[in-house]
Amino acid sequence: MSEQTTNPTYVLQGAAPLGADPVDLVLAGGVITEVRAAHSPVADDETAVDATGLVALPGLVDLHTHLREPGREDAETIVSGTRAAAVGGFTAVHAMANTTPVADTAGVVEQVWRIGRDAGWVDVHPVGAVSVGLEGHQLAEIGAMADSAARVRVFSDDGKCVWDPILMRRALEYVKAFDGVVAQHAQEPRLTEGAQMNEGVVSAELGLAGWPAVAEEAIIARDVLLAEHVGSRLHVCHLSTAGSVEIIRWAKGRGIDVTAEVTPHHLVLTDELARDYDPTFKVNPPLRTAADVEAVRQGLADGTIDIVATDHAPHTREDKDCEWAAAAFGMTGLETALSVVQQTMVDSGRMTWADVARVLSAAPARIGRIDEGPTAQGRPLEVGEPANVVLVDPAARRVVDGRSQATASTNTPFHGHELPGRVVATFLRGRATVLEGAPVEQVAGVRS
Ligand SMILES: NC(=O)N[C@@H](CC(=O)O)C(=O)O
Ligand SMILES: [Zn+2]
Ligand SMILES: [Zn+2]
Repeated sequence: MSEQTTNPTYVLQGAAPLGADPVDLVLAGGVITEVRAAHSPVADDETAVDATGLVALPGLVDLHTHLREPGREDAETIVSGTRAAAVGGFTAVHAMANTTPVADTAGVVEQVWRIGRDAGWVDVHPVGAVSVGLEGHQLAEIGAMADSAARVRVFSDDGKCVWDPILMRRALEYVKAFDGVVAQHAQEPRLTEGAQMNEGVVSAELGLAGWPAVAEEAIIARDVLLAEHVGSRLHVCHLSTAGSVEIIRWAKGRGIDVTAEVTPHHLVLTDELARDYDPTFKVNPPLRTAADVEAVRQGLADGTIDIVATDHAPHTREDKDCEWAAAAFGMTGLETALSVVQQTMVDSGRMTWADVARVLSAAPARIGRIDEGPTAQGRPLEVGEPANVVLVDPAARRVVDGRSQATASTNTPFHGHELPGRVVATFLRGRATVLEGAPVEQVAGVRS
């Protein structure tokens, strides 16, 4: 059954696109068909959704999600992770390659893509590994993944750094052929051996092995120069230090084709949180200092940092509820990302809702090259465009409860925090995946 015949025509009444004046947005046949004056009469065959006071944004796009399937379905599955994404306002995610087996072949990326499509919560775009098994020795079958049904355009060994400069150079050269991008997890391995948290005053006091900012910055500096030399496209994952922002600023000024992301947690949390030895706050790259937080906020506001990406990294209780040194790195983020961006960037007056649409939708879609064709994402909220829409209540406040989220894991760093904003509804090509803040359970196999 096609969506076009089963979906109601939705009229989002009184929605404020990007925070501008309210209108009625009409979604039919998978696209935005009409923009009417706010609170116009609704026809009998149309379904009204009261969007008074709500901001309408294009469906959010995450360039950096760990869905854990195949291999660690005890932490997350493609179904649970993509349901969590929809609840967070996303209509597309890029699924990182550090699964078991690693997504380093056409077979694995096609499997992930197909399961995501059949689940129907969001579009799943698999990221392909750069190297076989993420081992950093031999290039993975990049071309076959690009040519597969999954049409992979983003390649990353995330979780590990592509340390070997020759391998990095070859990967950058290879992806040029199809306008792909290499997304680097910038971490000099020798400088971070045994590291447990940010290297600084707090790590010295706690006696934990530190992770110096230079371990991130040295790789970013090398890679922007490599990208310049090769004339290829580089993306920097989860940038976290003031120095990294400076290097990206310099590289962009020089015309190097580099983009960068920051996570919600690096926009607000600091290494002071390590003092309680609660492994919820153990993450890669580590939480940094207040000065770094200020620098990444500034970098995001001035466009040096292109996007916010969640780095949603679910882990089982077994892997997190243990002593700090033994715990896994990573925190969840899909269901809190928009709220954290609202709190740190919008409510603080540094960004508008139009900026939010850019950093959480248009720019990540463009970097992933998913902004064109029948499943285009990150498009403007205009007539004729795919009806990927999220309705947000910016006036709502909620206390995050890590035990009652849609993700299968509980390692949110925001448990017990009061955050602004609430996702009220999400539409994927005109089909409601979330209504009244709750996921809309759907018939298996419904797809767009
Ligand atoms: N961010 C993390 O701390 N962990 C990620 C890997 C990664 O993003 O580097 C994971 O896969 O758990
Ligand atoms: Zn990483
Ligand atoms: Zn990651």
